[in-house]
Amino acid sequence: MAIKYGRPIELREVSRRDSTAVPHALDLTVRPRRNRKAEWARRMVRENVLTTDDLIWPLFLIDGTNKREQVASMPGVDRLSVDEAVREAERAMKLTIPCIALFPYTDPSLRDEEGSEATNPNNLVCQAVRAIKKEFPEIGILCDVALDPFTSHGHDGLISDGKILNDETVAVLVRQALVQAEAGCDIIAPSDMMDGRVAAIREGLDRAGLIDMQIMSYAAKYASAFYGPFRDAIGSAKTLTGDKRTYQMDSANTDEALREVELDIAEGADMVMVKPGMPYLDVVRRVKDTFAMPTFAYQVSGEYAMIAAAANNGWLDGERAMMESLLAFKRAGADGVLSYFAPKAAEKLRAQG
Ligand SMILES: NCC(=O)CCC(=O)O
Ligand SMILES: [Mg+2]
Repeated sequence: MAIKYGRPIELREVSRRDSTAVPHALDLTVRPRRNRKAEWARRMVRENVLTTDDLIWPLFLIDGTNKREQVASMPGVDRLSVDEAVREAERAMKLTIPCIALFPYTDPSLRDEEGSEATNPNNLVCQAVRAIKKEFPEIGILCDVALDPFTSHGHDGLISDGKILNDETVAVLVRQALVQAEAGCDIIAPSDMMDGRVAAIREGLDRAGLIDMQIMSYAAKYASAFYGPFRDAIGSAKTLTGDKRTYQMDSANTDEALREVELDIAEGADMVMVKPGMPYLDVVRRVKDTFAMPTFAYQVSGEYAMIAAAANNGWLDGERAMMESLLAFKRAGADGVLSYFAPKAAEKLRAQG
């Protein structure tokens, strides 16, 4: 065969009807454009679809009541007081978004070197989980496990002599996961990239009798410039010292992503994640093809900001770019996407029927 996909080139040799009826007509047997000639035809051959079931909506929390505060670098995204987060959870439910994710802006006065607020059973995240579950028990809630929203230095772990301590950090992460699980969240999502944390958290949950708690591990999380606006949203942008390259992955690597994912699955992860999203679609595809696990991608704050900013400048059709970017994750093999576009995309999907 001369070509791998489609009709073999040899078929060109079969006798063709006289095409002189149309001046300048090419002698083509195969015309891929036929399948694109109308919307109904395109729908018929469409290989991937995005639905509201594919969306996880990350929300930012802030102390107070009746409060919404714009995140400057993420147009259209607000930090929400707990009561406002409950309203948004209701909105998510009405939009049939299956799951929300919660991230706190921690007041600087509550941040310390050890990130101790992370293990406070009454911290902002735990308060929000309880309030949302009380009113809407049927929506899924994912809680991130990492210390960066709580540490004065903005790192995901404990530091000694400028080094991020792995095993000591894992012990704290287990306690953080437990307070969140006990508050009533459904999915624990370790995003810290410490080695061995999934096994330790799984063991901690099992010991506490929380055997049904799902773990979605940020298994392949890269040290990325695209997290900038998120750090602004949770208030760690100004305080972060140095970078996270001793624990988050080098963006040059993909084999390493497979090794990370394999470990997390062996340690008890139910679902795995690749992060960021769009610049790492090749990794999503490799992970899905290799492990056939529920695989998620995080379309991170910088990806959101790029599209939102270009749209606000009139440089892009924002809605089309949003939908195209989300569909790309499905095409790459993702089972779902964490995206700040989730409510907007869900509204559009529901309007389309
Ligand atoms: N652990 C969650 C994140 O780091 C989110 C990053 C982003 O949205 O940029
Ligand atoms: Mg790992």
